[in-house]
Amino acid sequence: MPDQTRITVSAERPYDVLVGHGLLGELPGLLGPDVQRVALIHPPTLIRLAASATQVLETAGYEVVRLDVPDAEAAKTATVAASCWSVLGNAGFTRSDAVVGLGGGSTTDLAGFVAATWLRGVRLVTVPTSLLGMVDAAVGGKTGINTPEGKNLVGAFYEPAGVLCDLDSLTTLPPADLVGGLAEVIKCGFIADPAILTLVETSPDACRTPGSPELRELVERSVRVKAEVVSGDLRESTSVGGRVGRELLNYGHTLGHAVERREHYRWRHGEAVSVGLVFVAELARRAGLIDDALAARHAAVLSSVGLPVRYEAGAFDELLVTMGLDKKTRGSTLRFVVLNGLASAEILAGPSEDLLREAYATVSAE
Ligand SMILES: NC(=O)c1ccc[n+]([C@@H]2O[C@H](COP(=O)([O-])OP(=O)(O)OC[C@H]3O[C@@H](n4cnc5c(N)ncnc54)[C@H](O)[C@@H]3O)[C@@H](O)[C@H]2O)c1
Ligand SMILES: O=C(O)C(=O)C[C@@H](O)[C@H](O)[C@H](O)COP(=O)(O)O
Ligand SMILES: [Zn+2]
Repeated sequence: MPDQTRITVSAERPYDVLVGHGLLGELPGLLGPDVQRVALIHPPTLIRLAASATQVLETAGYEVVRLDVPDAEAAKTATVAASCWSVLGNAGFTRSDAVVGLGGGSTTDLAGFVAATWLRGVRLVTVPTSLLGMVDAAVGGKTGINTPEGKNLVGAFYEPAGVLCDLDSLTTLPPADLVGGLAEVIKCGFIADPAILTLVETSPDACRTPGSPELRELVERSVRVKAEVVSGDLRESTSVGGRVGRELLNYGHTLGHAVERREHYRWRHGEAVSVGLVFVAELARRAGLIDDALAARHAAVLSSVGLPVRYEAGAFDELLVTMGLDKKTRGSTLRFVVLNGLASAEILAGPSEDLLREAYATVSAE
């Protein structure tokens, strides 16, 4: 029996997230017996892991069609999605077939979107291989691609049938990508589980070490945060019973996504989110919602693991325009998820441009 923790997400259809070591053999169990063929979508960097997954699936009796898609953010385009649809069409994929997305968050976002749209929805299992994929992207049913106008502007809420987080795959992940994933982990610490922050603050090196018990604990805690939030609000309502619902998980992303787009996705998602977290903490401090210490804790913990906390001084006007297309925006009103205390959030709607500029000045570097 492999060493695994099972975390259940109970949104529209309950499914399990398995976290542990040596889990690839669990993939057929997540796909289930009714599936006949599997489209295995993966990036070129993971050819060997994809070959192992293919072997596991073929041994279990599935026919496997492999789709090697462009790496990283280059996978999240309408052109790549259309090329996947074309492969599925030519192979005659029906509703008894399934999609497996194996890779980082970019790959699982694309694979999820392909699964959600092919025949209006076929079974999907995600196998995240990056830290960010495990703690965030592959869990919770947000799927999508980018358009030239912005990040994740086309997509669907579409839940996987299961998620397989094999921590062994993190041993080949480039260290900078592991650090990028820590931005979403630290986000979970600020919005819901401060024990995450304490763990990172006391053991920053162990938290960056694949195979360490500390990293496993961070993965499990973050998946629990995500599972709890999406179970209460899969489709991201504006508020749930007067409280912030799924939008909570967008903490730091309003500016973060704008930075990513401005950098043409050469910055990692987690790096851009890191700057976005420091910015929005400063916004909350200036709005009188959090104290100096909580705001300063953001930059301190993020920079302690090597994440960026500053961005270009002259970029504000361009970033402000891009933030207008953020999914939390309503009409011309920008809306930010802000803390009003540790692990307690609210929405700050329509802050003045002056306030935004002042907060940006704190995170900007010449
Ligand atoms: N759907 C969601 O809820 C959600 C949540 C957070 C982020 N995201 C999205 O996820 C994406 C970022 O994900 P990411 O940080 O995983 O980036 P990524 O998918 O671009 O992967 C980063 C790099 O790591 C490589 N890689 C991944 N796993 C590897 C492994 N085990 N060994 C060697 N190389 C490996 C990839 O090939 C890529 O080059 C962004 O597009 C972001 O918008 C989505
Ligand atoms: O799951 C969510 O909800 C999130 O907001 C998680 C984010 O970390 C993630 O980057 C998500 O893809 C952002 O979604 P978007 O709706 O702002 O595109
Ligand atoms: Zn994110």
